Amino acid sequence: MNILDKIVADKRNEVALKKELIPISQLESSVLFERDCVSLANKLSASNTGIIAEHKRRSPSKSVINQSLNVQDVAKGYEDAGVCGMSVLTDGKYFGGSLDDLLLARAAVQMPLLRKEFIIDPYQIIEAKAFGADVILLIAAILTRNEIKSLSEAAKNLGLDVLLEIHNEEELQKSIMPSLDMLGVNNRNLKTFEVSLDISKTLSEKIPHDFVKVSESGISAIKAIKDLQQFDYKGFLIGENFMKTGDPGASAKEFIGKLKD
Ligand SMILES: O=C(O)c1ccccc1NCC(=O)[C@H](O)[C@H](O)COP(=O)(O)O
Repeated sequence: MNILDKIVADKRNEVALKKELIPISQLESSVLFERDCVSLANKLSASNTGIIAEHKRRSPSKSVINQSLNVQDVAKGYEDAGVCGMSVLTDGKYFGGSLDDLLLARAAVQMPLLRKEFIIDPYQIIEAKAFGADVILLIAAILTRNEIKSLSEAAKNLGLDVLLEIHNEEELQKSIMPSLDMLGVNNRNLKTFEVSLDISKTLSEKIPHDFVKVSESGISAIKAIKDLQQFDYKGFLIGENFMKTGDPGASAKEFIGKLKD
């Protein structure tokens, strides 16, 4: 069993338990459930820098990255830096995140928030909305085409943007459908952890123009972004490069300043 299979197996158990403990009606009665979402796709389309900065305490590939920061400070720092949106990892077991992180970030900032999660069930989309997300992530490697369709349509019905993540052409071909807003190419193979920005470059021309293109993972250099912009990428998801510093907001601000030069 690879790491992705393990994460998904644990996630199925976690979601089944949560469904017993917290009914959908309770999630739907959250004040945030009525909130109008802010579109990350629109922000990226209008931006020259396109940074989506991630809150990431630890990961299966890197172990501990930074466990000592307050998520609200990180969110305010990122917003002040001028990022287009923030990705909040909500998986506990493998990334040290939680839905409370999402809720706390929501209380601190106005910018679009992506619930970064291994979504396999419509229940998690209702949770995302109830805890203040604007965007959900769907990972093609763990979903069938029918699942991508029903989950993305459920998200769109709640006003959420959908970022669909792929890592190869097969995942792209099975996923193309109108209920997606953004196509994200993960430069990290989630089964082996190998990272290559060439994956984004190779897949770029195969992604239809009507989707906002996002390059995810392994990005730490200004030059990498400038190169990827030549391949029509509008969004750049960066986690470790900011989170490994003592002040992720300041690090993002310096990075965006250099990108604008
Ligand atoms: O980051 C991991 O080790 C990982 C392992 C298994 C599944 C997902 C994983 N990461 C999720 C992400 O997509 C990244 O956190 C995100 O793209 C930011 O990546 P980075 O800038 O390299 O921290």
